[in-house]
Amino acid sequence: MTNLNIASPLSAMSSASEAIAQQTRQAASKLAFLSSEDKNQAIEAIAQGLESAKDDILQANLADCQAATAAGIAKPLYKRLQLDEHKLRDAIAGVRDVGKLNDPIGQVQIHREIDSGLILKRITCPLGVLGIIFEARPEAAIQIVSLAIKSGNGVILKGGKEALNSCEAIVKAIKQGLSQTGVNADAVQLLTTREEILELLQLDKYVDLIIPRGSNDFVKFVQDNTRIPVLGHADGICHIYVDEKADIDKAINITVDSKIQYPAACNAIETLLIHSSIAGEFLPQVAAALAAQNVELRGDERSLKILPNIAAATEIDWRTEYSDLILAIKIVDSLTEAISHINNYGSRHTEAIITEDITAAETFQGLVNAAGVYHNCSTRFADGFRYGFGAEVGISTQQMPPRGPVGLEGLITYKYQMSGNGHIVKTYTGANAKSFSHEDL
Ligand SMILES: NC(=O)C1=CN([C@@H]2O[C@H](COP(=O)(O)OP(=O)(O)OC[C@H]3O[C@@H](n4cnc5c(N)ncnc54)[C@H](OP(=O)(O)O)[C@@H]3O)[C@@H](O)[C@H]2O)C=CC1
Ligand SMILES: N[C@@H](CCC(=O)OP(=O)(O)O)C(=O)O
Repeated sequence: MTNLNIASPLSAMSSASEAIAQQTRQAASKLAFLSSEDKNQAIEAIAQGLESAKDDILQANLADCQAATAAGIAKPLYKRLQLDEHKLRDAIAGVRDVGKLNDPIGQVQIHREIDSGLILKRITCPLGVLGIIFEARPEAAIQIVSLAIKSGNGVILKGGKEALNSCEAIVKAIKQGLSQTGVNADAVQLLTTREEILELLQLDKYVDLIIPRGSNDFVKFVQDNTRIPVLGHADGICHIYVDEKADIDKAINITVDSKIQYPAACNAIETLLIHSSIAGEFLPQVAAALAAQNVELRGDERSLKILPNIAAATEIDWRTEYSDLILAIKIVDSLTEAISHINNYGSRHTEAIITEDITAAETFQGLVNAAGVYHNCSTRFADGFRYGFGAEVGISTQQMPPRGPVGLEGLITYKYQMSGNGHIVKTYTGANAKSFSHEDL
């Protein structure tokens, strides 16, 4: 006979994560009702907590970086993992910027008289508890927490394994800061293992939204294994298309910036498309500029005729996010061919056209399906801070909103509140139905 009192290892494990999620839920339910002033004080306390723990955080990051170097981490990923004094100072300044933003909660979006004495309001409110899984980029934890607190949400974080010590030191400092404020420090939690992620995905009772920042496969894995709504932040296969009417100097500068400014970021370009009529002039110049920055080029057959010394690109290159100093190049015969390539191989993240032809730019911006479609500027602008959102949770690559950099507005929902005085629906139905006034107040 089965002994029903013996807990399975899975249920024992899941109770640990469940307890964490339950604590977060409780803390979040109080956070949801705090005033803007209280939340801003908490955000300032987070900034001060991080400043006080600066040495511990940098020390922890050094340990992560040393371990990652010993494990042979790629250089661009190392740069993403590394948190120097400068990056930490910027991240703390970003926390204070979020504090200065308007409170997204309690905003009246609709205020309408339905009939005399029957009033409808739509009011913004927090989502509840967010589960956010991100890569080994420690300052992401700081940005995410500041946005979560300001938007009245509890947050359960899980960073990439290479950043474990950094994330622990950051979350410890944040909790230390919060402990001096009206926000219960349980509103911010850190998970550290993949097993805990699997448990988290089952906790639909306590968690309202999962945001996985990672590869397409990982985002899909999360979607396939949870009942919790998922806001996917997947890969960035971003392109620049250099049109036949491009300004060559502009195109070179923008291409170089989009590739080398932060090669591991998801908004860096992976493929450069060039119109055939400008390729002979543009390609050798851009290749020289990219070579000066140690970028390896892989070209299609037509590019190889202009640059015989570069490697040949294959079908796989059009589908690859290198996250490194590598760039694929393809020559196309028309704007239509460029758009078609992008809509076929792009990941709907951020795409750019370089052209002085406004009609071509409008066509590109209208027909390319991506969260960001740019004209004559770098794809690296796809970022919450640069958009004026203070910070970002990440860049949503899904079709439904929120799309692109997710700031405060991406972390809220709303509720309808109606107040009447004994109003009933029967009054408005049947032969003598009264009409609604539907007047916005
Ligand atoms: N759109 C956006 O905002 C962002 C997109 N990305 C994209 O993510 C991709 C990969 O980034 P990368 O740095 O390699 O990050 P990874 O996909 O390797 O990891 C991201 C996070 O997911 C976790 N994870 C991955 N697989 C699993 C799994 N099977 N089960 C549980 N947890 C898992 C990792 O945990 P662990 O480290 O413990 O394995 C880590 O916390 C790139 O394409 C990049 O563009 C990245 C960041 C932001
Ligand atoms: N918005 C960020 C890039 C988005 C992001 O988080 O990318 P990733 O480096 O893949 O973690 C930036 O411009 O640096």
